[in-house]
Amino acid sequence: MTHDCRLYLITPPAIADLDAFAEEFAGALGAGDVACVQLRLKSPEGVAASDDDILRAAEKLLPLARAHDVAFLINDRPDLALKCGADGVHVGQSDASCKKARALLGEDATVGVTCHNSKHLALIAGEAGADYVAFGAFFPTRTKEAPTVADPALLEWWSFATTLPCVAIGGITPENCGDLVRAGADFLAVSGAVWSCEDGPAAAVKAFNAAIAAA
Ligand SMILES: Cc1ncc(COP(=O)(O)OP(=O)(O)O)c(N)n1
Ligand SMILES: Cc1nc(C(=O)O)sc1CCOP(=O)(O)O
Ligand SMILES: [Mg+2]
Repeated sequence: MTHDCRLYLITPPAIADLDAFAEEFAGALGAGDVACVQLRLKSPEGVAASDDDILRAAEKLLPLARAHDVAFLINDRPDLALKCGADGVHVGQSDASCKKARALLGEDATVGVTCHNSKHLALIAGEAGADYVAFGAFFPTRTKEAPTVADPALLEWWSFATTLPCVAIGGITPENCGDLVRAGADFLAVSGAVWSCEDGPAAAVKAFNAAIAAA
């Protein structure tokens, strides 16, 4: 039997119609088990949306996440997470440090840290008080110019060596996620395979839940 693994949704890089997206979003969260959502409005080249757009999206989506008992995190920006009352923040190696994010948001907040394909970065993040470490990219992705490629063996090693939860990210689909679940990923972070699913995001969430359960 494999350990528990849960879905971690990342919003599409851009949201053209917030009202229409909110409906899709609520449908996705209602379709099955989703542990967490990260509001990430950023182009594949790394250009982030304005603070106003991020806060407007958070104002609309955060209550929906709360209604479904799903944690709501903001990408990159502890200051915006504080401003909108999010449950936490995900920071990368070029963003605010984990310690700064923790100092701003407090002990109860969730702080996740990008660790690429590096045990060393993950151990440092753990020491700094991260609630989870994220490894990637496991598969090719169009959502971001991912700087590193990660191997499932890293998840195996991490899960064997530590108790800190790990997130797998990058090009994950219901079809390719089995190896990551079996290797020990605690969460699968997914954007494209959910929001661009032909059958719609709710069907994608169901397909991920089924694939995780079957792994
Ligand atoms: C869960 C999760 N893992 C990794 C990332 C990537 O963060 P980062 O390296 O800071 O890159 P951007 O997302 O900011 O482009 C993430 N956002 N979420
Ligand atoms: C935001 C992000 N970070 C990555 C990393 O490797 O750190 S890969 C990635 C994109 C995730 O979206 P999708 O599920 O569409 O591939
Ligand atoms: Mg970042």
